[in-house]
Amino acid sequence: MNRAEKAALQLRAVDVLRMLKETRTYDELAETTGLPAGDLNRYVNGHVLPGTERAREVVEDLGREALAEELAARIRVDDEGYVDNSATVFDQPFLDLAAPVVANGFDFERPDVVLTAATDGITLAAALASYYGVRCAYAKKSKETAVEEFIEARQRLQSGIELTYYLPASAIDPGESVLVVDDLIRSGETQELLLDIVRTADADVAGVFALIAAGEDGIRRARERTDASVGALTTV
Ligand SMILES: O=P(O)(O)OC[C@H]1O[C@H](OP(=O)(O)OP(=O)(O)O)[C@H](O)[C@@H]1O
Ligand SMILES: Nc1ncnc2[nH]cnc12
Repeated sequence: MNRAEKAALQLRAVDVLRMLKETRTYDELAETTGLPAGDLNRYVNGHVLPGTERAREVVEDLGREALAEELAARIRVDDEGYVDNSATVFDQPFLDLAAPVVANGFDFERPDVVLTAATDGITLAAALASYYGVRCAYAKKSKETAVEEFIEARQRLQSGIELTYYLPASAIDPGESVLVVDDLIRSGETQELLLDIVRTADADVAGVFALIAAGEDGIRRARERTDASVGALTTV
């Protein structure tokens, strides 16, 4: 890790600690993290930065667990198992904080593009693309006007409805590495269509990520379609 990467990691750890501190006293934060309350106070107030090893532990281990908890607290599941996650996908600052934790806590390759499906995946994809400093692309259920060439992926869903996603062909170049993300994965049909788009573009899959897995089917299905790392932050 070079100096700039170390500094970025240390600052990310401070962001995670500040998020945790919002709902905790320093003593409670000390209990959650296993770090001394005095040190935590200095980190949160910006007087001292945590060392790189501590920062890594906060971002990769603690951060992931804390984010999963925060996410679970924001989700509402109705009687039929449908998930209301608007408290998450409408909160860009929360997703911006989640991005480094996701990027460091899962075994994804560094992507050239983050790809999602409109609509609800877009804010997460934007947060991850911004973290990596790469492009964000989203496939839509209709063709964007004035775009001449599209990559299309079509599938007949379990419901019998045919679903087609369209991505402007210029969005992904052959050989690029693509991180496929979405806010939610249930059947895995949407992820499968996105993976088809990556294949049609002659690109590689850097990983597949969803904030929420509704059941295990979608994750299993995505794993059957790629050797890249596939994961979700929380399962309901
Ligand atoms: O794993 P699956 O069964 O395919 O379900 C997951 C997809 O469903 C939701 O999108 P939806 O199709 O409702 O579109 P929206 O984002 O525009 O609401 C969600 O944002 C995922 O894209
Ligand atoms: N909000 C939602 N909850 C559960 N499954 C879904 N599939 C598509 N949207 C969904």
